[in-house]
Amino acid sequence: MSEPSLATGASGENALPVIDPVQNYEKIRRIGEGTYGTVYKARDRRTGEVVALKQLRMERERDGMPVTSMRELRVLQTCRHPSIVELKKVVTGSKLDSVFLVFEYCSHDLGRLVDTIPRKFSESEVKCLLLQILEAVDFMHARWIMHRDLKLSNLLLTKDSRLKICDFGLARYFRAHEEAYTPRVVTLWYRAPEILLGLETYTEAVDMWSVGCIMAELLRCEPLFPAKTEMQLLQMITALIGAPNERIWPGYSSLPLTSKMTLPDQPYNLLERELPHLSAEGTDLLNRFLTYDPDKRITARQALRHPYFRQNPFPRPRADMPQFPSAHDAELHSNQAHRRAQMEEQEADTRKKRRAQQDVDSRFGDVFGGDGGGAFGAAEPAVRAVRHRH
Ligand SMILES: Nc1ncnc2c1ncn2[C@@H]1O[C@H](COP(=O)(O)OP(=O)(O)OP(=O)(O)O)[C@@H](O)[C@H]1O
Repeated sequence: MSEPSLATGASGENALPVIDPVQNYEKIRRIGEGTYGTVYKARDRRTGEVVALKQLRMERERDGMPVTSMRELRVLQTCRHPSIVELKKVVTGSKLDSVFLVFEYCSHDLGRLVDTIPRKFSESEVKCLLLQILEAVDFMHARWIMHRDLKLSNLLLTKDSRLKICDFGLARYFRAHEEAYTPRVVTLWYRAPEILLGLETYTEAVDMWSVGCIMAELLRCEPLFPAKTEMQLLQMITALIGAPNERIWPGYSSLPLTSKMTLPDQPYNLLERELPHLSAEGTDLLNRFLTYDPDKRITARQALRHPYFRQNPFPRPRADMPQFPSAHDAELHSNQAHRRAQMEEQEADTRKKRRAQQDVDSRFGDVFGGDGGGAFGAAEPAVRAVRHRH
């Protein structure tokens, strides 16, 4: 196995030191379990610094590091931003048979936080969080990276209310409408309609739909579309914002799965009724995130300039955000927490099966090629020109 070279950038520029053994870290406890690994809170024995250690799953360690983990590494090397979780190091187990990513530690993930806080976020708090999400998403999209798994539990919060996007296990570079990507991305509740309807040439607009679901979830403190199946999700979306049609979404009727789905004949947009306390500007922004046609959906750059953020109540400054007890320590008993855990578990199961297949496929194909085989080629430019849609 050759882990050290795997973590090194193609040009050597962003090389991460991988010589550190994991014995230098004392595990405090497990804080997360996902598709791609187990996450621990840990302490650096030499400096006392508290970090998050993500142990990568190495089911087939004889074959080296799985391409799905390499994706996460490559994109994290490119994405240095205050609202994106910082990858500090890559460390190895004693026999070089396991690999750990060392991240800065964040005391909450927003999924657990909304399931445990005793009150809803105020609108100015939501604005503070939403602006940080949009800045990070704009940063990624300007570098032609789509995250493809934005959801509350992938949004971390530090003690000083800095929001950090994490989990780049599904992220990849994109080219506008040029390539077909895997259709099974984004956790169900946050999945855009074009993915549900089988469009494989989707774009970074899928992230913007997820941001809309996140905005509504932060305001309501409950998920907007807590569906159990794709069909149920499409029905929930239709019930809330009306059924799609060729007029509002040109090309809708020729999407691969449109003819296979029977959607309710519901012509009304009921967002205003669902969020009666949201201002007209807030409802407008949410509608622009939850726009069926991905080409008309608002971009992160446009959303950052939306009047909603310049209107009373103004975004709360980070320094004035309330302190919450760490959501990682909280006991999760509510129905909502249970539903979220069930959904995440179901999603993780599907992804584990898919990941095993991807890792097998990649060994028979081009490791840096299509979506199944790993996303980040050595020749991939770190930064490309800002897209025309911005
Ligand atoms: N830097 C961190 N600080 C604190 N907690 C973290 C950190 N990174 C991850 N976590 C916790 O671990 C959980 C899982 O992490 P992550 O999403 O990176 O793993 P994953 O295996 O890729 O998960 P998924 O199945 O969602 O793809 C997060 O939801 C969060 O609760």
